[in-house]
Amino acid sequence: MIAAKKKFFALNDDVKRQYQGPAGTLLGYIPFDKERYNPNTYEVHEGFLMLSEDEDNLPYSQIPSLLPAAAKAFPAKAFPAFRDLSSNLMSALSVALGQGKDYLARMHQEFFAKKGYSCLRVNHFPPMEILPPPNSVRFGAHKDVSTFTILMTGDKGGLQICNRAGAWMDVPPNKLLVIAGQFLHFTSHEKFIAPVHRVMIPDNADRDISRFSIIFFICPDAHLPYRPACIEEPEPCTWKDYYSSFLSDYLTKNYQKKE
Ligand SMILES: O=C(O)CCC(=O)C(=O)O
Ligand SMILES: [Fe+2]
Repeated sequence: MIAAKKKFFALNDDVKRQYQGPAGTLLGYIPFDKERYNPNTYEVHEGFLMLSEDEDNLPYSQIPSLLPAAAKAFPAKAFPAFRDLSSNLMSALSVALGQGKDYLARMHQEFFAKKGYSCLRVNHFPPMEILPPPNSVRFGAHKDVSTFTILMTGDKGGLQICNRAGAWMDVPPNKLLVIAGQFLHFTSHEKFIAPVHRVMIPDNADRDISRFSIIFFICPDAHLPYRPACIEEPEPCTWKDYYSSFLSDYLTKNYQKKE
């Protein structure tokens, strides 16, 4: 898989850009200048995002012809494995919340039907051959909008998670992490906290080496309220509406509009 990812991300910029999904979404190829979590910070990442409905049918159809067989087979293998793991996690989390085992699964019917917004994302952080501008990061600080996120860090460090005391903690390489997203944060009444996380540019030799990560975002049924009705909310909205506002806040073009 790593070889396949390298091969895709090594293509020329204008070739990769052909694999972008529709405007205003993060589908398909995510170029370096598409996403920014802080208007004052440069972010040095590119990525590729596939919806769970793409599991059986890779979108942006020419991609497979560019990639080795391992990459073509990856989504079909990865989605079911992540779905099984997610199903077990949902049961355990439901019980931890004092609910029946299927409490969270019932909020993720689209996910189990291979529909909705759950997705698989691969991030590539290139070697920093020239010194990046001051204030640069590999991925800006943010919380995920998912229910939870399964993150494979790859074999390079750089990912940091902010703990409850507000201190940044380094995540060691070669880890599989489960991070609560904002839907679980609110649905659990903050029993599970969605942490702020970011990827820093290493200050050692790892700065000159690519970092790859694989991330699976498990998202709730789109029509569900983003926060339970009992939490004070100026304008109640569905998870889908919340996700749209997240995209409009963080896609770089919107910063440019606001600046
Ligand atoms: O690539 C990483 O390690 C983290 C990326 C991330 O937080 C995200 O894609 O939401
Ligand atoms: Fe994230």
